[in-house]
Amino acid sequence: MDKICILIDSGNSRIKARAFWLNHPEAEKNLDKAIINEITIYNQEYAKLVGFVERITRDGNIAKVYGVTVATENIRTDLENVFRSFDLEKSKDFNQKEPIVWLESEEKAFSIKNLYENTKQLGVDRWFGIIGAHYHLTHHLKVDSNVALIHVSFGTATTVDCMHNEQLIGGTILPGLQMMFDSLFRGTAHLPKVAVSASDIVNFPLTTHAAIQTGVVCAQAGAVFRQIQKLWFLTTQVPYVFISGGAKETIVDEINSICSHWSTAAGLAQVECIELETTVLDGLQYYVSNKG
Ligand SMILES: Nc1ncnc2c1ncn2[C@@H]1O[C@H](COP(=O)(O)OP(=O)(O)OP(=O)(O)O)[C@@H](O)[C@H]1O
Ligand SMILES: CC(C)(CO)[C@@H](O)C(=O)NCCC(=O)O
Repeated sequence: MDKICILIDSGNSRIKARAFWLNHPEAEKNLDKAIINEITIYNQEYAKLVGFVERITRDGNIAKVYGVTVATENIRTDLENVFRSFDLEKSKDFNQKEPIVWLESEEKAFSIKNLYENTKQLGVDRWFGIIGAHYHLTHHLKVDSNVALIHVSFGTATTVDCMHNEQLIGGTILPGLQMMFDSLFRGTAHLPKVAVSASDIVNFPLTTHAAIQTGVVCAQAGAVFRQIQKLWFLTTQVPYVFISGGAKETIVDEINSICSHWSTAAGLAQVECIELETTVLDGLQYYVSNKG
């Protein structure tokens, strides 16, 4: 039976899992071709993960389970228990001692270097996110691997990570979209609780709802634009911008709008913003497929 690898990306709000064929002939270069299935669940929806793994075991034998987590120790243990319940170690194909091999940020993966002062302090989702974005740059866009790129994740927190010459040169962390809305509601007497609504994003807001929606979206987009500008000043290249995370839909238009105003005013090439669904899983799959 063919061998399967399961990948886990455990974030602060959600868990994403993917199964792929380990020995697919094109597994190293074209990740999509080897993917069997994937699932996104909220933390604690473990029954759905159990169902996903059960369905996968009908297709082949699970040989590896790799994961990254930035969530709590409890969630990490719960996830390990989910995989322990399948008795995977009884199969001769399963060649790891732990139910999940948790990966960490490293100083180097392939030709990509991590310049964070303390390597392991860099969120492991950010590390595999940048590896995933670099995979898309070189394998899908087929662009020179040294060009400037940014990976943005609009998750529970927002992160904006910059890369040049295959080096992760640094990045920023800010509260995510929902966290910004929640903090305004919690920290003031008169501001309402708002839910995301794209139609409230206008140039000059004249209602409280629109003022909050627009303010928060501009803060998110502005944080991304500032890193685009800085990377351009450093490298004189207009960077490729890869955007992922649950809140991206709401913010991407504002980023495109700022970038287009800037490119036109400064006479620069347009910034290319590329939306990706599961950059961390892509980075993980590329890593596992190519590192063996
Ligand atoms: N359909 C949606 N429309 C708008 N915003 C959304 C949507 N779904 C999720 N979000 C927002 O996306 C953010 C969470 O994104 P996501 O679910 O990708 O988080 P996560 O992957 O668990 O994050 P992290 O990896 O940072 O822990 C929150 O701000 C949430 O409000
Ligand atoms: C910033 C988050 C929360 C984004 O998911 C995560 O990557 C994390 O917990 N990072 C650790 C701190 C750091 O990356 O410097």
